[in-house]
Amino acid sequence: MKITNDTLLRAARGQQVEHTPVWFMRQAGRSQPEYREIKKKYSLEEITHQPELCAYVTKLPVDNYDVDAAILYKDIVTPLPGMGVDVKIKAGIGPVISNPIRSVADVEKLQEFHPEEHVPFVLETIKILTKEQLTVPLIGFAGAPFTLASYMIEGGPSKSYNRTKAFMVSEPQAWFALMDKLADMIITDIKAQVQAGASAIQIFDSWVGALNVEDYRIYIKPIMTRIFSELRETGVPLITFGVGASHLANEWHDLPVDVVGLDWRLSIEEARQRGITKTVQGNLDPSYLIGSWDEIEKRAKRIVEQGVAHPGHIFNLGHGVFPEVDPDVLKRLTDLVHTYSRELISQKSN
Ligand SMILES: Cc1c2[nH]c(c1CCC(=O)O)Cc1[nH]c(c(CCC(=O)O)c1C)Cc1[nH]c(c(CCC(=O)O)c1C)Cc1[nH]c(c(C)c1CCC(=O)O)C2
Repeated sequence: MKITNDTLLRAARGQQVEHTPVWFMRQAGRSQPEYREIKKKYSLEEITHQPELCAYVTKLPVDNYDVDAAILYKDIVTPLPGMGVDVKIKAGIGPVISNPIRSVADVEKLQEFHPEEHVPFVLETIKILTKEQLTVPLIGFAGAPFTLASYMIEGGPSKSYNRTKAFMVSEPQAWFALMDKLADMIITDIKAQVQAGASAIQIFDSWVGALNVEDYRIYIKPIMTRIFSELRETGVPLITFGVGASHLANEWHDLPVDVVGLDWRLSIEEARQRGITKTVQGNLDPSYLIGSWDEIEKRAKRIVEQGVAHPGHIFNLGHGVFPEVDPDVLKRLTDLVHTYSRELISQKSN
């Protein structure tokens, strides 16, 4: 279907909009009663393998909250089985990998990823959504090499990333080989998602904030530069994101991306002062969503005000919606951002 609401795409490119576009990370998830019903019967993997059902889950937040974009329901680890990684998503834990990477030989064993062969169900879901159902952009996505490598090396979620960082500095050759293989996968995966119909891309480097700036420049920036440079060819807006990574915001700004994602630790105003001139995405602390509406309203308004002060803001949370959040709050918040930003933008143009 034709995209009739392209505010997200225009905001990503720093163009004029009538209202600040809104979407929420993890909007298609456990805060929704309809989703929880489906989860009683099917796992995340089972949902993603059924394109009609997966499209329904992806579209739910657009129908229920009136957000300005859908994000494909799948996970950052969805492509990994195609590379020979044995991964299962465990409830309440996250991705768990039974054959973690511990050596150069383990990196060499990783297989080449082919989207049409390994994730045809993902491409089919995208086609159903974009050809038949959505009038807002569909955001395709992938995990970034560091964040994926952290699961592949630790064998599961981690708080410290000790093994990952030790491997990175002690086995640089194996590390860079791993980064290259993951980058190949990410680039082919994203190109296939765009070909199928995704019209914006977010690369989740959720855990890269664990690195200092110097290590980021040595071990990560070159591969991120390659990934985004190659993805530039798709012509769709490119968004980067990570948690606790404010110290890397300027490094991200250097990358060939359109949008710099901010969690809640750095305000939009501060980011602008630090020379972030590109579109920013964020950045309400999701914790507030289970607090009082007055505080949510006050803080969301402040973010909208900072966002309209300079062209290019996509409203989002600093990280994902968590299961305890009331869906009515997300609807109310979406309406608030739309209404308040419309008011501020029309005042500005008068
Ligand atoms: C690090 C990461 C993962 N997955 C993802 C990231 C990057 C974003 C971030 O920083 O949170 C990305 C992701 N995972 C999921 C989406 C779907 C789209 C959306 O955002 O609405 C997206 C964009 C579905 C999911 N992925 C997962 C769920 C929850 C489990 C479920 O409903 O079965 C969902 C809806 C599982 C998962 N998968 C992962 C974790 C940490 C978890 C959570 C474990 C838990 O809390 O149960 C890995």
